Amino acid sequence: MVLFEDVAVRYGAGPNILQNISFSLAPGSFHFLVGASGAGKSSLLKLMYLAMTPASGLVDLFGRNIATLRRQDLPALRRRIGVVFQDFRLIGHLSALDNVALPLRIAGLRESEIRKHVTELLGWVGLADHLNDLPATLSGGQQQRLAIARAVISRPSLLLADEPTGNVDDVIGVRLMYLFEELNKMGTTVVIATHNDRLVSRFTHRQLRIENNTVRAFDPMPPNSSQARPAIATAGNPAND
Ligand SMILES: Nc1ncnc2c1ncn2[C@@H]1O[C@H](COP(=O)(O)OP(=O)(O)OP(=O)(O)O)[C@@H](O)[C@H]1O
Repeated sequence: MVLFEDVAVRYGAGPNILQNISFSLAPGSFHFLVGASGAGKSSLLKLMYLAMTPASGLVDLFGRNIATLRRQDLPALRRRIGVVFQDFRLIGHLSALDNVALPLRIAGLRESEIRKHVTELLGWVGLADHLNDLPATLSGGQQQRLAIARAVISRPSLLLADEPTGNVDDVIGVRLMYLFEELNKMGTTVVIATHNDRLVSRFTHRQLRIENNTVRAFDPMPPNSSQARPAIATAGNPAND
């Protein structure tokens, strides 16, 4: 599903912000991406949602080397990836319902089906009373939940979320995690970038940790231990999707 081999990342002519990155994410896996502020979590996600190419090394998504993709291949690949951006990127002139409906409209679903799915999901994330509201009239936490609903509505193969619980309290944070887990049970590969150690420690998902400008995969913290165990070899089996 996702394969990194000896990848380095930099912006323009600057130094490498990440290097020697090798890991793979098996289809259907669930990982937290953790690391200090500025460590490179958002940058790593950018490679996975095709907003950046590596300075060197191989990034392979769904069996395709992202450095050699043709422009016309991008839309189809991007449709398989749901992204929750740190700054939400909601469409300001569309209502909550229309923001979430957009991916389904692009996919050509019937309007009655779209309404049913979108209304149900917005109810689930606690926005049932805000279907017709514009994003600017919603609180930060409500906008975040709207961004999550938009990212998951079309059941992407790969869901990438950048600090998706950054603007909500712990109760809603855990509820959103359950939503990601439900999606994961239906087959979506999930990567959640977060600073929230409390949230991470409540779940037993594997971790990709950014430290010293590189990424290592760890198994979840075992009970009765203060240290997570390094994973053996990689973060999953090599991509077969
Ligand atoms: N567009 C850019 N141009 C130049 N440098 C950048 C750019 N975006 C990020 N960086 C640099 O890359 C490094 C990693 O940034 P990144 O946003 O990926 O970290 P992060 O772990 O997601 O941080 P945070 O948790 O604070 O969001 C930082 O040193 C940052 O200054």
